[in-house]
Amino acid sequence: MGTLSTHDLIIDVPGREGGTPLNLTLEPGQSWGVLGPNGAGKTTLIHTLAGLQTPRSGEVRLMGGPLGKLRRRHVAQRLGLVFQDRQDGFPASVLETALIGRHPYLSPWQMEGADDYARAEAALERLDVAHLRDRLVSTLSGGERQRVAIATLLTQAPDVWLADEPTNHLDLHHQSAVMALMAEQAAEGRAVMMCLHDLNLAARWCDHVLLMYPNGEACWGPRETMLVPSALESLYRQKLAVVEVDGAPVFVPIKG
Ligand SMILES: Nc1ncnc2c1ncn2[C@@H]1O[C@H](COP(=O)(O)OP(=O)(O)OP(=O)(O)O)[C@@H](O)[C@H]1O
Repeated sequence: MGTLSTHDLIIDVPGREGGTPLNLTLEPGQSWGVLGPNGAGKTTLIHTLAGLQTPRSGEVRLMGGPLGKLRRRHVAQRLGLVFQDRQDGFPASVLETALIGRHPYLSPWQMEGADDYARAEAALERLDVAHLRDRLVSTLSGGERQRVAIATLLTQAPDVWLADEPTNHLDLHHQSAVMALMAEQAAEGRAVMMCLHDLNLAARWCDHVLLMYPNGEACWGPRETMLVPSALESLYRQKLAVVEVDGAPVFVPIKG
């Protein structure tokens, strides 16, 4: 039984007919990269896997149970999501925001305890935003906000990590640190899936890849079988050169 699995899943992209039914399983220990051009349906897929969007057909199962029938609290203790875009609607400090990650474990009106604070503070430290703990999230830079969102997921500590472009807004050092964190979570037995626009991050840090095409077709499998230059060139309609650095392929767009 996989942690999260899809069964003949067709995601509900408006105006799209059909597509490849997705039958894939995120096993504990795996780190998946979802790649595809703009509009291919990556965000729609991640939201569907999180139970925030209803599939057009097929099913998502979490720990073997149909996601649509599970209680949200049960889901939130096992599955977490970093959104691509966030609206921080009400004023909250960085620490208060990270503590939201503990809400699935607290009963209504129960206050966070010392252990919850310790987890949130350790997560802020790990994401290099501890010095911002008392700042309002609305005052942060884009990259700082992104790191707070990932710290909130780390505080939640679910078995399944879903992230929609987790390296958005991040500088090179923090991109690398966040990808290392994702890989570490997988190595510790969690299942990770993230949408990425940077092929090279996927090539270096993911062990499985799902390629999504704008017409709904998709293919997936171990990284080595998916990151084939000719397939990527047709996916992105972009000529690529490939070099190898540190044992991983590096894809470079060619002019013209
Ligand atoms: N509410 C909506 N009404 C109409 N079309 C929508 C709606 N929501 C999404 N779409 C369309 O569905 C398609 C898939 O969107 P999605 O955000 O999943 O793509 P994506 O692969 O994540 O794209 P990107 O790489 O640009 O983030 C897009 O063409 C988008 O315009």
